Amino acid sequence: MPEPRLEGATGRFDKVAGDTASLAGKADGAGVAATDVWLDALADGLSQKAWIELDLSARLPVGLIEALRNEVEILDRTKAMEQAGIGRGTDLVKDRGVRRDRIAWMEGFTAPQAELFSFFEMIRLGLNQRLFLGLKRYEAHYATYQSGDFYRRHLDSFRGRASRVVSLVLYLNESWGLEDGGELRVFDAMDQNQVVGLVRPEAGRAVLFLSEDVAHEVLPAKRTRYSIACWFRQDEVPLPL
Ligand SMILES: O=C(O)CCC(=O)C(=O)O
Ligand SMILES: [Fe+2]
Repeated sequence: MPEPRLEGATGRFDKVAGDTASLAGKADGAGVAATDVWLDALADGLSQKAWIELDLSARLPVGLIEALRNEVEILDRTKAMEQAGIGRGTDLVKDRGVRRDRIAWMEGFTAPQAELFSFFEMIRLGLNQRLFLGLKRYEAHYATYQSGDFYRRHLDSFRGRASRVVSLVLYLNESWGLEDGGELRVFDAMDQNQVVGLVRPEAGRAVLFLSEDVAHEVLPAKRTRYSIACWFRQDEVPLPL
C-alpha cells in the first residue's frame, strides 16, 4: 500500500521535505514526492549493496557547489587546513603513509554550509525513517588532496562502535579528467579485495556508503582535489572512531 506510507512519510517529514522542495526550487507536492522517491533509492542502495553513487548537482541549490568550492579554495590558500589524522582525541595519529589530505571541519555558519547542512539533515531523517538507523547527528569536513596525495584503503568506522554509520562524500572539482587520477576506489562490502566502483571526483558527484562495511581508498591525485566528507552518527557525543 504505497499511498498511506508516502502520506505518513511526508507528514512526519513536513519541515524537512518542505526545505528540500524549496532547495530544489519547487515547493509543491510533486517536489516532496520526488524527494521521497529519491530518498527511497538511497535507502535501497544502502540496504542492497551497502553503497551508492549519486549525482547531486540537480538536487542541490543552483550555485551551491561552486560556493563551497570557493570556500575550500580560500581555506586552502590561507593555510587554514590541518593535516588529517586517523582516530580522534588522544588516539589521533597522523601517518602520512596512510593519508596525506588536509582537512577543515565545517561548522555550518556560512550561508553555503548552512544550505548544505539542511540537505544533510534531510538525508539523515530520510534514512532514519526508511532504515531505522537511529542517526542522531552528522559531522562534516572539507578535504584537500594536493598532487600526489592519497588515502590508503580503510573503513571509516570500526564495527560495533555505533559511531559513524553512514558516510557521504561530495566532490567539488570542475572538469576532472581521467588523467587527473584521485578516484575513489570502492571495495565490496563482503570481500574487501574486490573492487566494485571507481568514482571520479567530479563536481556534484557523491557516494554514500555504510561506514563499517565498505572499504575504500583515494588513489593519488594529480592535481588539487577538493571534497566534503560527512558522517552520520548514532552517538550523541563524539566517541573514538
Ligand atoms: O575523498 C574521498 O573520496 C574519500 C575520503 C575518505 O575516505 C575519508 O575522508 O574518510
Ligand atoms: Fe573514508
